[in-house]
Amino acid sequence: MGQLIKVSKALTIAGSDSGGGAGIQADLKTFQELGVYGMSVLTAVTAQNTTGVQGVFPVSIEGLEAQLASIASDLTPDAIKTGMLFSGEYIERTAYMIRKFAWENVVVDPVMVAKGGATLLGEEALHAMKTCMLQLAKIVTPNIPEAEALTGIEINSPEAREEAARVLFDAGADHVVVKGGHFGNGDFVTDLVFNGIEMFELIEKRIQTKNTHGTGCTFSAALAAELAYGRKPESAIVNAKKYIQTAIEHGIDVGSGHGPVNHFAYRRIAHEQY
Ligand SMILES: Nc1ncnc2c1ncn2[C@@H]1O[C@H](COP(=O)(O)OP(=O)(O)O)[C@@H](O)[C@H]1O
Ligand SMILES: Cc1ncc(COP(=O)(O)OP(=O)(O)O)c(N)n1
Repeated sequence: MGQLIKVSKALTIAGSDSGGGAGIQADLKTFQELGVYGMSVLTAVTAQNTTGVQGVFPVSIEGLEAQLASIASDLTPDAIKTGMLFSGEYIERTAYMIRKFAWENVVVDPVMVAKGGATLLGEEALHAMKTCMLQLAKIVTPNIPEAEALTGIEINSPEAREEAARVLFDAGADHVVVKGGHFGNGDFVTDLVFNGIEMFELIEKRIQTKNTHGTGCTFSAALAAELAYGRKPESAIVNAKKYIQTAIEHGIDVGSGHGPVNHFAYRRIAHEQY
């Protein structure tokens, strides 16, 4: 007789990237690589590749709710990440259902714009993000433009980034990570973490590469996987950072534009295959 193994379960609520580098695809690859059972609720389908986003096609609100209800009736997630939520209405419905099902360990990646410049969240959705989603976040992970949009603070100095982190914490997020991929272009990349008590930076070598498609999705999915295991947010943040750094460092040659990160690098390194 086969043996059944208990596993941690993580859910991504996000958009599909047909090119496989970001969105749901990046999230599920990351969950799998980190040994967590992955589930997905789609908000929208994007026609996308490494050169950009060619189209965005939302799933209906009924479709969104039906997927969430199916998960809730059978497969309680140990952690969740939200990515591209498409519009204010989708954010409100998603937040309502997360509350209704009392799901915990929510990582909110407030995806707004793809690196190529395509809009993935309407401007009208900012209000819903600030009033419905931030309060659910065990960890919120804005990049610099997202932190600026959410706080109204122009982030042109380390002090301004700290102020933005405080504003996001005061808005209801338990832990704030303001990512540093878009912050300067020196030899190092620094992510700022604030948990309401301590403010600290995670500093890593900046990898000179154009293959950074899906970095934000992958990082937040790794955070959700870590929380699903029951890790404390601070440990989850440190471990997820190692995962994304390794994935960028061992980039893969796929597509002619901004290629994806290497989701299997972390596992291969662990098994001394690089
Ligand atoms: N060139 C790079 N070298 C090393 N780490 C990077 C690089 N670009 C982004 N990162 C890291 O990847 C994660 C995602 O960051 P960022 O690119 O700012 O987010 P997004 O993809 O949402 O725009 C962060 O931990 C950031 O520090
Ligand atoms: C479907 C979908 N969701 C999110 C993104 C944004 O991905 P992110 O990791 O924040 O960064 P880039 O891929 O834009 O580099 C996306 N592109 N598609």
